[in-house]
Order: sequence, then C-alpha cells, then structure tokens
Amino acid sequence: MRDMSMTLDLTLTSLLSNCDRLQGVNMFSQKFIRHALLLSSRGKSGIRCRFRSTQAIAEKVTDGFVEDLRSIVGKANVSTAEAVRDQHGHDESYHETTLPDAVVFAQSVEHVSKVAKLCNDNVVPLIPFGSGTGLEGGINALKGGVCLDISQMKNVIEVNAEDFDCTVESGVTRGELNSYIRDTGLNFPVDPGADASVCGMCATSASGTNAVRYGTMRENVLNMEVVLADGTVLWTAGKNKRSRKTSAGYNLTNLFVGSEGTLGIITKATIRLYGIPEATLSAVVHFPSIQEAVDTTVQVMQCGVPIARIEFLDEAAIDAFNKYSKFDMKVAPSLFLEFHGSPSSVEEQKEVVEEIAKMNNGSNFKWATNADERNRLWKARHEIVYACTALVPGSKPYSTDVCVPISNLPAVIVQTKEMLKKENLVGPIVGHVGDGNFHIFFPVDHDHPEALTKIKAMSEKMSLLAMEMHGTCTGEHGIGMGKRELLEKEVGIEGLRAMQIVKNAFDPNQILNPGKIFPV
Ligand SMILES: Cc1cc2c(cc1C)N(C[C@H](O)[C@H](O)[C@H](O)COP(=O)(O)OP(=O)(O)OC[C@H]1O[C@@H](n3cnc4c(N)ncnc43)[C@H](O)[C@@H]1O)c1[nH]c(=O)[nH]c(=O)c1N2
Ligand SMILES: CC(C)CC(=O)C(=O)O
Ligand SMILES: [Mn+2]
Repeated sequence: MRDMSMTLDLTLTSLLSNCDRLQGVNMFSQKFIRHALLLSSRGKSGIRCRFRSTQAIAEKVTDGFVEDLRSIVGKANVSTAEAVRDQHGHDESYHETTLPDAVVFAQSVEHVSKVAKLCNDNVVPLIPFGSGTGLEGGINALKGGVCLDISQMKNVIEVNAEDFDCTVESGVTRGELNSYIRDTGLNFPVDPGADASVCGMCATSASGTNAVRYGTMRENVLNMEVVLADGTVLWTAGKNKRSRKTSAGYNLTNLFVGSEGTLGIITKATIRLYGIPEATLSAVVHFPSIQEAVDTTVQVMQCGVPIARIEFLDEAAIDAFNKYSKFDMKVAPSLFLEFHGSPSSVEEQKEVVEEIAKMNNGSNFKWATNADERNRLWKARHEIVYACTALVPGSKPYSTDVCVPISNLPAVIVQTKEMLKKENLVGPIVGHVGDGNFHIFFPVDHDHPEALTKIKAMSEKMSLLAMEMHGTCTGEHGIGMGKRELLEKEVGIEGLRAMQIVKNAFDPNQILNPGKIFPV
C-alpha cells in the first residue's frame, strides 16, 4: 500500500515562510494554521503543529487492502457489496447517502484494534457504525474508506445490581439491555426513542425524553473501553473502574462522550442503572397557546418537581401524531407528562403539576395509569419522526435541535413559531422542554432542493437565536455533518482550535470519521 499522505511537520515560524506548502492541506486546517500564525506573530502561541493531508485516501481501499481486512476478521465479516455499503452509508436523516468502500463486521475488541491499526498505517478513513439511527449524517462515509460495524458485539459483560451499574459491549442496544436486566428490578432510562446502541449513544451524547430526571449520557457513563486510531486499547477511567466519582486527572470519559467517532471507537461502556420506580403515572394536557404550555413547563421545573418526562408537542405535531398512531387527541399545544416515585410522591407531584397547568389554562387532563396505555402513548411519541415524515410521502427527516436555559425557552419557542409563519414553512415542533431542548421537524423531499435551502436557512436562524439566548445549536443529536459550520459560532475560534488540537493529538492521520464535526 502506498502512503500518499503528505506530512507537514512545521513550526509556526517555519510556516511563515512556507505558506505555499499549505496547498495540500484541507480548508479547515489552512484556516487553523493561518489563525495560529496570526496568534504566533502576535507572540501569543508557541504551539508546534503537525498536519497531514488526507487527499486521495479512498483510492487506497484496493483489493489487497480488502484481503488484509479479511485476514483480520475472516472472509464472511468483510463486504464490498453495494447493498451493504449503501445500508451503511446513511443514517435516518435527510443527508444523502455517501458510501464507504468496504464494510467490516468486527466480532471483538482485538478485531477493532487490528482494523484500526491497518487503516492508520495506510491512512484509510475508518467510520464506526453503531446502529445507524443518528440524525446528523454521522456515519456517512464522506471520504470513502472502511465502515466498521460493531453492532454484532452483543455481550452484557457484567451487571452489578448492588452498585446500580453494568458494562456492555458496543452492539448492545438500550432495548436489549433493559430486557436483559428486567429481573433485577433495574433499568437504563436514557431514552432517545430509537433503539440505539448504548455505545452509539455515548458517541453522540444522546438523551431524549427521560433526561430531565435521569440526565443525558454525559451524566450516566462511568467508564469506556476505547480503541484509538493506532489500535491502542484504553479504558477512559482505568481498567475495571466504576466508582460514581473520580477526580483522577483529566476526564477522558467525557472527552469521548459526544466525540461522534472522531477520536476513537467505543467498544465497551460502563453505565449507571436506576431502580424501576414503584409507581409510574403518565398524563396528557392541552393548552390554548404555546406560551401557556411552555410557561407551565418552566414553572414545574422552577418548583423543583422531580418530573420524569415533560414533552411538548405543538398542534401540528399532535395532528401528525393522531393520524399516524391512531389517537384522537385535541389538536392543541400539549404536554405529555410522566411521574416516577413512591405512590405518595407520585400523587404529590401530580397535584402540584395539575395546579400549575390549570393556572395556565391547561385542560382535558387524561391520565394513563396502566402499563399498556403508557407504553402506547410513549411508543407513539417516539414515533413522531415517522408520523411527521408520513406528512410528505417520499420525504426524509430534517430536525433542528436547539437547547436553551429553561427561563429563555418560552421566548425562543414563541419567536420560532413566528419565524416559521413569516417564512411560510410548515414544521411541527416537539421537545424535551424540561431541559429547554426542542426540535422543529421538517420533512425534506430531495426532489425540491429549493425547499431544503429554505429549511437550512431557517435552521441556521434558529441556532443563532438559541446561541444568542445562551444556548446551543444541538442539545442531543450532535454536530455530524449537518451543523459543522455552526460550531465555531458556538464555541468561538479558541474553542474550535482547542478541539482541533485534541483531534490532531488522538488522530494525527485524520482517519477517524473524517469530515465530521469540524467545518469544511
Ligand atoms: C426515531 C428517532 C428518534 C430519535 C433519534 C433517532 C431516531 C431514528 N435520535 C438519534 C439517535 O438515536 C442517537 O443519535 C443515537 O445515539 C445514535 O446511536 P447509534 O448507535 O444509532 O449511532 P449511529 O450508528 O447512528 O452513529 C452515530 C455517530 O456515532 C458514531 N458512533 C456510533 N457508535 C460508535 C462507537 N461505538 N464508537 C465510536 N463512535 C460511534 C458514528 O460514527 C456516528 O458519528 C435521538 N437522539 C437523542 O439524543 N434524542 C432523541 O430524542 C432522539 N430521537
Ligand atoms: C427528528 C427528531 C424530532 C427526533 C427527536 O429527537 C425526538 O423525537 O425527540
Ligand atoms: Mn429529541
């Protein structure tokens, strides 16, 4: 295999006289180098930079390279069939498919390590594939290369019921984990709706409907086994460690949470578990206006009610929900609620929330006490993506994902609704409003590119509004390829530079999920 990469080992001062050598470096790196030069010329930085161009890498997946992959994982575990590559070249979002050159089905951490080393030695892109349910094009193979499907590593390694934690391999989904541990009386509550892999959820820092009570993946991962670009295997908190707290050095665990396959491949995760609540009660309540529904949410949170779920759906979302899941709910801005606890604590929470909702003109409370009713309600809520997609046959989902401090939520949602009206755009709004997180859902029909342009512009406006209101352009879906251009606006050039330095340190050859997170 020929190594076509061009290594530029440059000090900032030597760069000053070598600007023409930047031609082979990608646009972001050029921008980064120029910025570093600027700082350096002002005497602010003595950073030594090492960049590698990743041009023409996909051409390296030759027949010989594929044979090398087969010799690591076995013939049956490597595919170059178009249907398999196609299935691995897109997630569930609107982003158009971009195929990897080969798909490898790893069966063990040794496989993952050897495949990573082979790709690194040959500077071939490597894209981890969890279960493909992402919403920001995270698995699209933008520069071809190898898609590493780790979904077949399905062991639950251990369950420490007395410590409320467990360790799973990369292919275990949250649904599978919860079935496996049902008899222990414990569960893993973080629920993005889709039956995603737990390690994929670590990779995107997922959350969803229960995060308001139990936190996001960031708060629930104790340790991870990670394979680095060169094949090194490490545990982010030390091998076999699973304490609730640690102040030992840098927080590597949280560095890898949300890294979207760009820093390493997560092959095992040790996560927190929770007792299945003694009593659970769900409810739906409708409001005359969005403002009143969101004001209710803010007041519930400010009163300190330990609510387990508080989900907002506007009238357009309820309409889609009714049609797709055969409900007959009042078409009005609504809150879906859930309370967990002892019977008396659930009763107490219910009384407080009912009172607050009524003060905000909430009506038609419907309570779901039995498990079947509750499951039907939440299954339908989690299928809202498909309900909204069904509004435009042949469309794919485009979702915004902003998150703001809770006190700014009413203003942001109301302004968003006005912006939608002004732009003449139809987009149901749903959200995990207890966290200040919500989505506008746009069905995208690729036959109408002008509609996509308009949606993207609207999405950017919303992200900017959220940032202005002290929030983020993504509360839970990640940056992927959809939000790359927004990252600098959110974290600033200094934040972006620090992230690039981390990326370069862990992945100097830029093989891990290239083209993601960083602006092009
Ligand atoms: C119907 C529906 C509803 C929702 C959602 C999806 C769908 C289809 N999602 C999004 C999605 O479920 C979430 O992003 C998951 O965490 C993705 O997990 P996958 O295993 O599918 O990762 P997937 O395979 O899609 O990969 C996502 C990214 O992570 C990387 N990756 C995956 N596994 C990895 C590993 N083991 N090591 C390193 N990198 C890895 C990939 O390279 C990619 O960049 C969501 N999300 C959310 O937070 N809240 C929500 O409410 C919803 N709702
Ligand atoms: C497409 C999104 C609306 C999916 C999601 O995050 C949700 O349903 O909460
Ligand atoms: Mn969501």
